Amino acid sequence: MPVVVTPPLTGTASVLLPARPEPIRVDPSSSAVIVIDMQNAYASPGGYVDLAGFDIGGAAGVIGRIAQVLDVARGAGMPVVYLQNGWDADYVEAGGPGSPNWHKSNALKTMRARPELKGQLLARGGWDYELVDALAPQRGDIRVHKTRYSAFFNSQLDSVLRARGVRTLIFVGIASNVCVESTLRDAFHLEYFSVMLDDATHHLGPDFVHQATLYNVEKFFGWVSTVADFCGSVGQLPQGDA
Ligand SMILES: C/C(=C/NC(N)=O)C(=O)O
Repeated sequence: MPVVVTPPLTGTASVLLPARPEPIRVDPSSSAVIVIDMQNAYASPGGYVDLAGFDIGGAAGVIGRIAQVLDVARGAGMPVVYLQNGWDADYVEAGGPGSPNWHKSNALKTMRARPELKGQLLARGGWDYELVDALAPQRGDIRVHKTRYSAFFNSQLDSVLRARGVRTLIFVGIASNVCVESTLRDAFHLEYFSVMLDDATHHLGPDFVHQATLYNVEKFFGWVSTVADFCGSVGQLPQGDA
């Protein structure tokens, strides 16, 4: 078992990120921060998951901690990739009754139960779909649209990352147990090295689902670190004026 994990393409301008189960080398030129679905739908009162009855109490803290991560990443020249989950305004991309998504999506179910919300949840062009104001993308950041839980599925994410030589992904966002974990699992199968920042993610459902995700990531799919450790290590790299 190696004491330190060094992904390929790690150059000399790398730092050692404390992580479980082992520290991992992070090089800003072959890494990217993957911001999963920090939209009003998932993080704002009155958004989809709030209306669907999930507890979004932890979202405000997560927004602040993600902002810290993004500042440090941009300063070190590490790409920031925002994912946005949702569909066209007519919900064609959501699929009809022939798609499991139609049956399992709590957004679609909430709109069927409350027809006055039809067209409002996760529809491109609407407030619910938009990223939260506090995490507005900055110049050079990348936005990728996705229509299912895994950000790799039927999206441009893999091409965007490969074109930039990215091999290591730093995961933040909501929900740890749904879209973060789905994407991170696919990343493993696509040969990316993934690090999930525990306190920059938030779950949907009881606390044990977050713990289960942390266990899965640490044991099977990647590495787990924290915002303080990310900022403390990557923040030591020469910071540009990004
Ligand atoms: C349940 C759910 C999770 N999304 C996410 N971003 O983790 C959804 O989109 O309905």
